[in-house]
Amino acid sequence: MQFESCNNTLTARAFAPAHITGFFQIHDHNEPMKKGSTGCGLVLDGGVYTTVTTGNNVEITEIFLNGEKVSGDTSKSVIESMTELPVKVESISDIPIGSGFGASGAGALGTAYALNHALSMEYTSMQLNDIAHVAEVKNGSGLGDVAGQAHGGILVRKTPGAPSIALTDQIPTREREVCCVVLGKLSTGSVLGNKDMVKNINAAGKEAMKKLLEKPTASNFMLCSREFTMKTGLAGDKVMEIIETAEASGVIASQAMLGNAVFSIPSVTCAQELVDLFSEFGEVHRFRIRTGSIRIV
Ligand SMILES: Nc1ncnc2c1ncn2[C@@H]1O[C@H](COP(=O)(O)OP(=O)(O)OP(=O)(O)O)[C@@H](O)[C@H]1O
Ligand SMILES: CC(C)(CO)[C@@H](O)C(=O)[O-]
Repeated sequence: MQFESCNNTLTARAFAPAHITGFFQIHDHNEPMKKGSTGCGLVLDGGVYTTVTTGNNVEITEIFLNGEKVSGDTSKSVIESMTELPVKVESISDIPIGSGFGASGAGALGTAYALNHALSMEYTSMQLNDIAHVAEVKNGSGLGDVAGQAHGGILVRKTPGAPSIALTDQIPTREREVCCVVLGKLSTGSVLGNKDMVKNINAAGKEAMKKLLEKPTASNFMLCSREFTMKTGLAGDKVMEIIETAEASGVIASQAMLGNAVFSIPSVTCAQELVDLFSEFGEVHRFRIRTGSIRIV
């Protein structure tokens, strides 16, 4: 834990994990607390470290991601809902950005938890999770990532909305390895704004959830996710090629929603083979499933 107060400077740091959605269904609502997605995803041990600083030396709110200034609208919304003070946010990510790993949700959660700590604001974890969810939904940067990230593990989101409202469950799991190959970015906003896409997503997401709940295991999660990927047509040719190449080697892989990336949960014996296979297509990232939640660091 790190907490400093000197020269009127208040600072704190928090870690929030990545979340890969395997399949989902969109539930629109006028109230951001009730808007969200249902579906299932994996929480990873990689994520975003966020430091917030406020005090006399901080005159305007600014967001830095991996050292570069970004517009950071989702993190700004978090700050505006918690304080009128200007805040400097510095997020360092060990996960890809804009590629289906829920970086915006992780940044929002980290900002909320760190600010609460720095300013001794006395929010509960659930209240902070809800603040992050509302910021995500208002900015169109995510729907269900925060609910997943707040809980950890292989998280099933059975009803939509902010973490205090959404009904969730978990598929019990070891901290298994998750291998990912990242091809590039896919804008969450552009997909969620396409009505035909939304129709396909919702039909395939409903079907996937039904099948998962009939057999709630990690391998069935991968099968349901892959079927969702096929049915929605969200994957580009390269993503499809990777999924098919993995299948030819007996491994189930699927698209990280919503990103231009592929993930798989290999068995111990085939992990290296999968990494070699993925490496032919792009940068490979290796994580483990993380069963804990947000922490001040
Ligand atoms: N504190 C922050 N940390 C990380 N990213 C942030 C932060 N604040 C804002 N962002 C922005 O969030 C955007 C990434 O969010 P986006 O929804 O596009 O993808 P993602 O969250 O990485 O993946 P997905 O939502 O598809 O799972 C980037 O433009 C990044 O600048
Ligand atoms: C919409 C989404 C796939 C974007 O990452 C995610 O937030 C989710 O599962 O709701």
